[in-house]
Amino acid sequence: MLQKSAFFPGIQGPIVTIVMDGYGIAKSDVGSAIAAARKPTLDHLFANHPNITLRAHGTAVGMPSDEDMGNSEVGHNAIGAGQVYSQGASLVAEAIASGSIWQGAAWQQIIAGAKAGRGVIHFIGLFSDGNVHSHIDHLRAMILRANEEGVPVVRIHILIDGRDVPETSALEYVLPFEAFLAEVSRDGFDARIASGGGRMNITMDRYEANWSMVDKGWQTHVLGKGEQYESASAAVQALRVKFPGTIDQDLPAFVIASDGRPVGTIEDGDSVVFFNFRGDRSIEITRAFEEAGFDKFDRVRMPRVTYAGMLQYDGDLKLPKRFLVDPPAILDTMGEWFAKSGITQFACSETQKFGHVTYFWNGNRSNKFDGETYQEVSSDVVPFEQRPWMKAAEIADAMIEALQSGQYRTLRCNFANGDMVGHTGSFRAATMAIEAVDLQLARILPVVKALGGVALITADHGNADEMYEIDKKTRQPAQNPDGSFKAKTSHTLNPVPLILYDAVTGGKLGLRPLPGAGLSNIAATITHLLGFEKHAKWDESLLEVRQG
Ligand SMILES: O=C(O)[C@@H](CO)OP(=O)(O)O
Ligand SMILES: [Mn+2]
Ligand SMILES: [Mn+2]
Repeated sequence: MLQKSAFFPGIQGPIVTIVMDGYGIAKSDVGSAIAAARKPTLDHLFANHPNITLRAHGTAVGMPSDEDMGNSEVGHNAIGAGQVYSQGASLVAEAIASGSIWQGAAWQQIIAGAKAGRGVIHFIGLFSDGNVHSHIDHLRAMILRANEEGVPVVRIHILIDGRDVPETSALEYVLPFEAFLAEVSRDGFDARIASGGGRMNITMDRYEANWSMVDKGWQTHVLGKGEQYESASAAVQALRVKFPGTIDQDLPAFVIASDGRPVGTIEDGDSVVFFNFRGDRSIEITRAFEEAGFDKFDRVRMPRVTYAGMLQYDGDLKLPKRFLVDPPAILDTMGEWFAKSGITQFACSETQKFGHVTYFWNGNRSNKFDGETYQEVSSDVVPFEQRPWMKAAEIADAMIEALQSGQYRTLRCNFANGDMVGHTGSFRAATMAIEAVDLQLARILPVVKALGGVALITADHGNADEMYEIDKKTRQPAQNPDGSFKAKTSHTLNPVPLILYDAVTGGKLGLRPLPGAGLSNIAATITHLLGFEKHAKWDESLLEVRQG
């Protein structure tokens, strides 16, 4: 049990946490869809309620360096755990630097499995240096090591990014990598890219939003079915011409073939490494490789392979069984300790972010704690720039109903809009995304007030706050040769807001701007509002209570 707070008796009504995914505080209004949006509710909150900024990127959320932007996994982990753990990106880089990854049983089984079979290791994963789901340097290190350990054939299946890196940067990764593979492919070693496609088109679905993406990925990587090209760079170039305006993340699937035969189908006896360290978008393809009674699509054939993930992606489901690096052991989360203290919890989002407020929030665990209720609103499967409002209204409906039920002491939700629409690179749609969230805040907050509760409004990282690539020299939006602005589809390095919506104490509550405060300070702040002391391991509360 958490101890009752001697410092503050707690708010009588519900304590609500609202995460506006992808809402950062930009240094300048140039290129900010947030600055351009009409958002009277948020403007009023910033002007009239206590608010501070929180760090949401780099080491403040367990990334290797402060050059690393934040993301949903590390952001929600930090919020939910109240502590900062070294995250997958850091843990894998360290395991490679120290060589401990090669000593692990999983890597040795990958090598031994391949050698006992046809001598082939396949690497599948997100092909960039975005460091959100993966890093190309990790892939490079594994290929070199496989060669050193005498595995003769390596095949790489690339998921083209353009979402954590510039939107049409694929060739900046593919061309040097093809040169690298050509250079190492000698003395009987043969390493080639075998298939690929845009990450939002194949393989990397999440939260079961659209299994057909994984089906397409399976056909491409495993069965070698699809449009054939002679190399990945040829494929990207041809697809750019064939589908003008299509950004990298949406590129169609392609198969690399020689004399009409795919160069790297996945067969019995091969080893397969899924080299993403982040879990949400790795779970479905992992299930397709590991699950005996799998029924989400017709696999046609299921090769008997030695399969490993870069990390374990789900600690409750033990997915995958074999993994190269231990994931962060995220313990003593807010969800767990609230459950132990009899505090009822409600969590809601739409499919695209549902796992963010449940699985990531609870330290990458998919099982509920006692007293938790989850509600998922089904996301549409559409390009989100066409529907920037997404399911914000339905999430607000669910939150209002849950609030009015009186069953929950604390509630949380995530609005996907700023992030999912921000990732499309459409400035106009992103302003509407922010406006949609603003409109729903205007519905939820009066209900919180009427019930005598308070709300914390925050975000997990930036995105819609910078919709154009900024030219480093001029500090103005960078332009394409045709004069249009270069869209920026990735997250940002900006801090995020923490607003305390308190319309019930007559202004007694404030937020203290603790130097270096970040997302991991939110858990203790919520706990204080509930009238409890934080867990000893959690970072400090930011709540200020004025006496009198
Ligand atoms: O879409 C995703 O997978 C990431 C970006 O790679 O975004 P977020 O961290 O906000 O989920
Ligand atoms: Mn996010
Ligand atoms: Mn995102």
